[in-house]
Amino acid sequence: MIRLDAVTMTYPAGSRPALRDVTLRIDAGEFVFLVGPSGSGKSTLLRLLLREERATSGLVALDGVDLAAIPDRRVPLLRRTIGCVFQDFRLLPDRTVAGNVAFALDVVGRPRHVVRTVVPEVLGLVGLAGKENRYPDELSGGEQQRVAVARAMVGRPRVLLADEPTGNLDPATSEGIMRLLDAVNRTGTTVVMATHNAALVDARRRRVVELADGVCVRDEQRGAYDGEDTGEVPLPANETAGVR
Ligand SMILES: Nc1ncnc2c1ncn2[C@@H]1O[C@H](COP(=O)(O)OP(=O)(O)OP(=O)(O)O)[C@@H](O)[C@H]1O
Repeated sequence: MIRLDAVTMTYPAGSRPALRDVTLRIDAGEFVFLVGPSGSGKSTLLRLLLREERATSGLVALDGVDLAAIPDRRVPLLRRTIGCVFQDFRLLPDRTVAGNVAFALDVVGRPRHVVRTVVPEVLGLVGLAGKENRYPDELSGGEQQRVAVARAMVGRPRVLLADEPTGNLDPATSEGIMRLLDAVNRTGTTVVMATHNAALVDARRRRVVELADGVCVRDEQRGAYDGEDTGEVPLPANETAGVR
């Protein structure tokens, strides 16, 4: 479903590639954690899948479609098939909770009566029943992220991309958001989630893809945030230099 073949991506202003020779396959229905230090290329990889950027070389394909070959005018159509959740929520401040979720259906032309039925259903699923008429600034961060997840899932996308969705949330709230993403995945949606949250990754033991300096350095089924636990006591950083 998601395919990257020898993908290198250098930003026009960048001196070094943000991604280097990354090859990756993600099947329909998988849940993949994307980990790696700040600046390792996680957001860049997600931006390529949204066609916010194009690869400098290599192939990025979604459902067999080469994203570089999609004309600009068709990119909005592509994005409607992908749900997105970001660290900073990105809700429309002048629309209510229900209005934010309905917007995602309006833009794909779903009929009014469908919107009226589906929006309350989805808000119930994410635990926001009764808060339909609040505005984003009348909600906690966790609630705002629930709205963002509701908006991302309401169109039943085949793929959901989440870029550090728990970055601004406390541990308990993060776990709640994570459970929602698990539930979305159980309905068959492929989920790719970039995260620095080791606790969430370690509690799940799902597929983990690790980037370092733009290179894919680990792709592990049932992985942990920090890679294989060898049981060894780590050496001080200067003594491990070069070992990896
Ligand atoms: N618009 C841009 N122009 C130039 N360089 C960029 C741009 N966006 C990102 N980069 C660079 O590309 C590299 C990868 O950045 P990216 O945002 O993909 O990393 P990341 O792993 O998502 O980091 P974080 O965990 O901090 O979000 C970094 O070196 C960054 O400085």
